[in-house]
Amino acid sequence: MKLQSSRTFIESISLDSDRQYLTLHIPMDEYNIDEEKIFTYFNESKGSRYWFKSKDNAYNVIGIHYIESIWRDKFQPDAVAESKRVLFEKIQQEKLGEDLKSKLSLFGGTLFDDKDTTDEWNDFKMVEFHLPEWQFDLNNRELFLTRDKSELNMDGLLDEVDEVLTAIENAEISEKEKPVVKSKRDIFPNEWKLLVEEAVNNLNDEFKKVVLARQKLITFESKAKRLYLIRRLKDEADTYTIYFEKGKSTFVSKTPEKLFSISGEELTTNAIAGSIQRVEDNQENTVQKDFLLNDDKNLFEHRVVRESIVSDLAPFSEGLNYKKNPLLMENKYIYHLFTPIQAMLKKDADEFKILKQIHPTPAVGGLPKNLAKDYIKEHEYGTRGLYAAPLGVIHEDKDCEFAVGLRSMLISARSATLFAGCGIVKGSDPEAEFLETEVKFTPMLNVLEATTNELHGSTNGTNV
Ligand SMILES: C=C(O[C@@H]1C=C(C(=O)O)C=C[C@H]1O)C(=O)O
Repeated sequence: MKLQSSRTFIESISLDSDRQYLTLHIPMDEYNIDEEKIFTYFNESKGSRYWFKSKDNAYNVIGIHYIESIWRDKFQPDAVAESKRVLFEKIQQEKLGEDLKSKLSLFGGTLFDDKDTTDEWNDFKMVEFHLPEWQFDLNNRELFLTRDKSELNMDGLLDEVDEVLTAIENAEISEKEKPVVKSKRDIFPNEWKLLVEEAVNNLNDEFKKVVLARQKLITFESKAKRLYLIRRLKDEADTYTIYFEKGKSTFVSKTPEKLFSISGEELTTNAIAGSIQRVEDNQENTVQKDFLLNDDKNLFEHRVVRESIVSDLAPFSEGLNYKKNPLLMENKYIYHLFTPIQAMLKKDADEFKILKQIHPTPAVGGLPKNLAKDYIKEHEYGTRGLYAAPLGVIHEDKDCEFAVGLRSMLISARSATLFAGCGIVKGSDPEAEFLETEVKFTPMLNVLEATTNELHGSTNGTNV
């Protein structure tokens, strides 16, 4: 019988009648489980599961079955902070082990903006954070199990946990079929280029930058298998993995971009802007990198992003730390200019106020921020929803980590909508920007193994 050491801890728990939930924090290093096995076992909980893996591996968390959620149609930081406080007040947390490292998390975020959502994004709210029944922390090999006390059977609880963990361990990973792509097409490609041209003409000394995104629609012959996606997302590439199921929709992102994280009183973020394609050839890549690090347009784009983040953080900070010259971020398909930024937070700064202030950074919105946001809302085709939106995990204190939902797609039964954008400044060339967005589609096309132009079955629209 496993979980022996946890059994002595559980005996000493007395239930606190003021709290609705009991959360057991359990070491699970005796079980050999991974992402695919967890998702295989909890197949029935489809529509109520997430996976969040951070870029530096600080987090690798899976949540199953949203037992309680905070959600709002408007993002008011104080109201969300209050809902979070109330939710954590309802939970009695008990550790069934020593030296446990993970923290109970809520996973979620906000939509990019409050543009009227099309049907496409109906499953998601303006703001939502979820407390799962099962939270697996795969880095520390720990589990949080949350149960409503009205449905609790303390006697059999650890046996049930053992049974579930053993069943996960033994879950048979079936061969996952690749989704057969029926059609693949750009949404309004020529109109998008005209939009870029128009934006370039509208930019001036005041309106300096706007990020314009476009979409690619992929349809499948049959339903896209979620387990296939989990396997494809499991590569070790240096990015976040965000996998968010809600109702009939799944949002997936392999973003390289952190919005910010807070640990204690220290906030860490980075400015990312300025991009160039990474190619196969090493010598050519040296030229690409050298160009990016010295190109005035990219350096300008980068500087305005950094300055804006720094000024957004100033009111919350006692001190800010960053270097003058950007560094090079090397992703699988693309290089970016980036500047790490650290801030020591004031005591009263909270994660939601900071989130509201900092999002959208000019890396995904533009500058000035409000002008750019309005421009995007009015001119861009479609709704961004969770594309370029903040998603991440929060805890009872203000520790948190948010990423920006780039290199992403929204999957519904038989189709996937992919999103990619780029910063438009004075002098931007629509064709070059079109190609840059094409590069930014690659991570999701690669997840779907749809990078080639081979299609099966009938097609419709302008296929690419
Ligand atoms: C908007 C996107 O990427 C952003 C825009 C960048 C740019 O314009 O150089 C670089 C990185 C991201 O901050 C996207 O991937 O869709």
